Amino acid sequence: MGLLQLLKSQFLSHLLICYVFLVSGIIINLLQLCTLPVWLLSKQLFRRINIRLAYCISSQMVAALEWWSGTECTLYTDPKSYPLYGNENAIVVLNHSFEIDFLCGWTFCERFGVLGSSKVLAKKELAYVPVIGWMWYFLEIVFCKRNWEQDRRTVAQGLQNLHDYPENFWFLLYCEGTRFTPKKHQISMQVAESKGLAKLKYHLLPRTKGFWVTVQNLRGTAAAVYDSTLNFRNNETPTLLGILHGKKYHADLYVRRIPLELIPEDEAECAAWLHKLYQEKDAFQEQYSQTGRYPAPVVSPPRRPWSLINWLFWSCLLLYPLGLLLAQLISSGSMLTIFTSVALCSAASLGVRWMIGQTEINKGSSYGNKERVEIKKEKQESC
Ligand SMILES: CC/C=C\C/C=C\C/C=C\C/C=C\C/C=C\C/C=C\CCC(=O)SCCNC(=O)CCNC(=O)[C@H](O)C(C)(C)COP(=O)(O)OP(=O)(O)OC[C@H]1O[C@@H](n2cnc3c(N)ncnc32)[C@H](O)[C@@H]1OP(=O)(O)O
Ligand SMILES: CCCCCCCC/C=C\CCCCCCCC(=O)OC[C@@H](O)COP(=O)(O)O
Repeated sequence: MGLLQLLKSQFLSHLLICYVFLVSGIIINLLQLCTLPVWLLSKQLFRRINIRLAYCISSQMVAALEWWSGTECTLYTDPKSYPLYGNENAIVVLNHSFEIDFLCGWTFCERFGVLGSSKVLAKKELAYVPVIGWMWYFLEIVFCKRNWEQDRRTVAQGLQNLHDYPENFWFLLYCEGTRFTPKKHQISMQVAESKGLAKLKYHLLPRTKGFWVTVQNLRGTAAAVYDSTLNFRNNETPTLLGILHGKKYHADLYVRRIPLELIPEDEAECAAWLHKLYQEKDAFQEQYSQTGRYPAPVVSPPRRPWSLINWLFWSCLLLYPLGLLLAQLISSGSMLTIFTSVALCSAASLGVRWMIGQTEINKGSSYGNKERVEIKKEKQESC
């Protein structure tokens, strides 16, 4: 094992990375809070400042993927569409099978210069996750409760607010609504069967309402849908803990640009269009599993140094005072102070472990796990 690999495997390195992420994240969250009065003076200035502050947080995770773990992210796409990426607003539709799929998405956002402004239709629970969830409030991220009756108005309103957004953004939609598990897959295929829809092998049945409401509300704002299919080579099952341990993965992303005008306006037709899209996505996954390739040329944008520079900046800023504090602590010789500091560090590392747990599929929600009869019963009871 090389020296660098040894360093990457050390618990102390992970502790320091998490310390920098957590402390810088909370400082940035506080700075974001301070920008609230700017909203009253100029909404656009508030947005531009928060795009940059958010970049300081999310690019640290991108740097961990690109520079610490050295994960390779390859893009397969039509060379004619390539110049448009990053230069227009778009709705991104992505499969939801991997614990770090959102991070690979962020990596492409970084490479096309839209990381700070990237958006997602996120489950409400994520709004309470410190640093990332709190950062999202200031980015006008759209949250949903995954209950159409409660979401239809708030989601439409959130999307309408993006009409005058001052910088290009990608709006990510995981139409499957939850991460792929064999049980969720089996149940969603029962739903597909009962609706007379074709079965999917690699995806859950997409939820169509969020897609329809997004397309309708972003007409005139977004130029296209980027149909994106992500996979990892050699059946890798990447995790955030793996990234922290410096494990290198190989992500392959296939993107098709579909102009928004091609998507039907009528709700039922739009739903049928999305089901057809997922059948095509399933075929691409099948091709990938057979050949290890997608039906498009590789046009990978290179990684940029900015995420690394930002990460080094925060590390220097925060590790130096930490070193001084530790030196003082040891020289003080006070057992009570040392004990309190160890307890605080343990609590913080448990907190970060809980945050990482949010990305783990085996700790995922029960959404999509219930039979239709159970859902109907629950809905009737709540009425
Ligand atoms: C060039 C490079 C290109 C691309 C780069 C890639 C990406 C980069 C882009 C941006 C990055 C930005 C940010 C990334 C960072 C972080 C993201 C992290 C995480 C957030 C992700 C999430 O939180 S996912 C969960 C939340 N999101 C969603 O759920 C979206 C999808 N859901 C919907 O759209 C839903 O419709 C809804 C949420 C709006 C409403 O939910 P509800 O449950 O009420 O759904 P429906 O009304 O649709 O469902 C009821 C109908 O469904 C049938 N049913 C019942 N059981 C099932 C089942 N198991 N499967 C399928 N369908 C089922 C039921 O019968 C109902 O049928 P009807 O006939 O009555 O409609
Ligand atoms: C610089 C490196 C720092 C390492 C430490 C990182 C600590 C921060 C860790 C995580 C921050 C939280 C990111 C939240 C993104 C979670 C994305 C996600 O995949 O959500 C799942 C959701 O779609 C569906 O949920 P379910 O499948 O229904 O359940």
